[in-house]
Amino acid sequence: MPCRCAPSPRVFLPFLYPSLFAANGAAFARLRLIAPGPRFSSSTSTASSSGAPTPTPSSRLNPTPDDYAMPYFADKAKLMVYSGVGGNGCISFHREAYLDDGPANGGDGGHGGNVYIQAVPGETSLHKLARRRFVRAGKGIHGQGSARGGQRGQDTIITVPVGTVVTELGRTDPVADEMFLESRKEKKPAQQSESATEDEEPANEDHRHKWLLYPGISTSEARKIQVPRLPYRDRLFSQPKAPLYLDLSKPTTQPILIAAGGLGGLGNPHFVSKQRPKPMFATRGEQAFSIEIQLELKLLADVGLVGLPNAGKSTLLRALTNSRTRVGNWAFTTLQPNIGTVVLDDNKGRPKITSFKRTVDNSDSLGPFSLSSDWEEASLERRTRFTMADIPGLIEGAHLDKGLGMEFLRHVERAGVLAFVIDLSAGNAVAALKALWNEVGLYAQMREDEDRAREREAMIDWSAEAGTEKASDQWSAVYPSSEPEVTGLSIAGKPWFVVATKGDLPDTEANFRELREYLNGITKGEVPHPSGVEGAWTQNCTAIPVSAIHGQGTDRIVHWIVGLLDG
Ligand SMILES: Nc1nc2c(ncn2[C@@H]2O[C@H](COP(=O)(O)OP(=O)(O)OP(=O)(O)O)[C@@H](O)[C@H]2O)c(=O)[nH]1
Ligand SMILES: [Mg+2]
Repeated sequence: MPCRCAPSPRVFLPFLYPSLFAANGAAFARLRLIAPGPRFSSSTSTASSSGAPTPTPSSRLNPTPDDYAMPYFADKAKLMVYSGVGGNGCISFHREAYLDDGPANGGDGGHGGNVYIQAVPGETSLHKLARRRFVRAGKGIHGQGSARGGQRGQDTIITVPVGTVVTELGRTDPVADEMFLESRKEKKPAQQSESATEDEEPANEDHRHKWLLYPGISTSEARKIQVPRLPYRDRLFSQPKAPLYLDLSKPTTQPILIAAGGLGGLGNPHFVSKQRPKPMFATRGEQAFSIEIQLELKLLADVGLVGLPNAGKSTLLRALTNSRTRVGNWAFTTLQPNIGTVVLDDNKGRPKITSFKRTVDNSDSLGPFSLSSDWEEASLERRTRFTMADIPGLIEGAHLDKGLGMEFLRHVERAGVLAFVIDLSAGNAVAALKALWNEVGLYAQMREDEDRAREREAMIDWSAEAGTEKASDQWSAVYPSSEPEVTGLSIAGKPWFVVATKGDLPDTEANFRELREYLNGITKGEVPHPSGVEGAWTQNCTAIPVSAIHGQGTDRIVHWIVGLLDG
């Protein structure tokens, strides 16, 4: 996979390490990196020629602590979702002048509202849902006299950002529970009743609670009333298959049903028969279905920045994009993921790069047919921008929940390219890179384990018939004969490179040399991949030195990323 910016021995940028450029050294040595300005930040310092630290002037890349935006953001939310209960059917009889004993005319109850979920491009955070905790659809309205049916309950749509993963934590489905219990009961009485007419069927006392009796009758009369068997009813919507798992990585054009409302009850005209011309009962609406879901937002960025705390990730994001993410000279300045967009057009001050992204994977759809070059070009779309995600810093032992843990890695999990940001002034760069890869590798394994467990769970048949005679002799879950291996390749297989930052600080050169040699060794296959994962991406491992705080060397990063993204 050729990179747009081929690796060269001139990887040391002259403005950072003039001594490495013998020919141009003298010219670059004259360059002053730091222009004295009126305002100075106490947080960052660079070396002056005398060796004493010189404060870096305050700028967009080195903002004063109040120069940052702190938007509301949440990437996790737990919701209890309730569909609407169905409205009750009505027991009513026609009344008018000279007709005091008219026919039954109770209306049906309205169905309960459904709850849907939809991923929409405008949303960026789950913070509103995280505060909400409960989502309910509207109740169905009860039926009324004069054959007036109740109104249907209002549907509710939960809108979430694109990139949200919905996982079920548990559900209560009264209708399915009842079906399950019934399927467990002896089939004998049901078989007997097949030959009997509907009216002769014995009343099922277990279902008594599903019936509504005429309010005007006495208790003794109520006891005498024989209710028929509940009629079978078709359902327009069925509950989602358990366990619910939705990966909303693309905008959903149609809302997805996650909780169907209960059916409305039937009014008394449904039960009129020759033997029972005046039914004094109607059915109640079905109870609500409830499901507890967890929403997890995995930001969709093309590039993920991974680094130790205080490495300079946010400063790099500010240097490459218009982001106003928080920067400070202390660990864990960033507490929430930030996304920035790198624009590739020729606007003033932006790099002009021609890049293409594949929009349709024709090779899959056309199978063995060979593609003409026209076809291939038609599937390429010009890339005008790409996005970068900056996440809170990782520390060694993050997988043991040290620091902020490594849960924020899910935001770079889907990135096409990983950029490891390493502070050249903060100890051995190779050791830092290894520590980062170790955490990333452990995270990938954990995720793959979770995916495997979910796949196993999805194979279990939770339906009412499962495990009963009706299903089959064997248990309905089918497990694969061999378990898929946890490879860790989901992350280690991605293209990656190192951004060696703070190159403007003194005594960083040797550190950078060592890092570069180590990465060359990985590319040549002499040194194993730092994650230790077999088959990890090692095609063109490189380190690009930058001084993000001065915006130097950052254009080169854009070119390199575009090369990796274009593949
Ligand atoms: N000299 C120098 N200082 C830098 C450079 N890049 C960042 N810094 C400084 O390093 C400090 C940390 O920068 P941040 O961008 O907040 O680092 P971070 O990796 O986002 O830190 P966390 O959010 O805590 O993980 C700030 O004081 C920056 O001004 C650089 O290229 N050169
Ligand atoms: Mg930061």
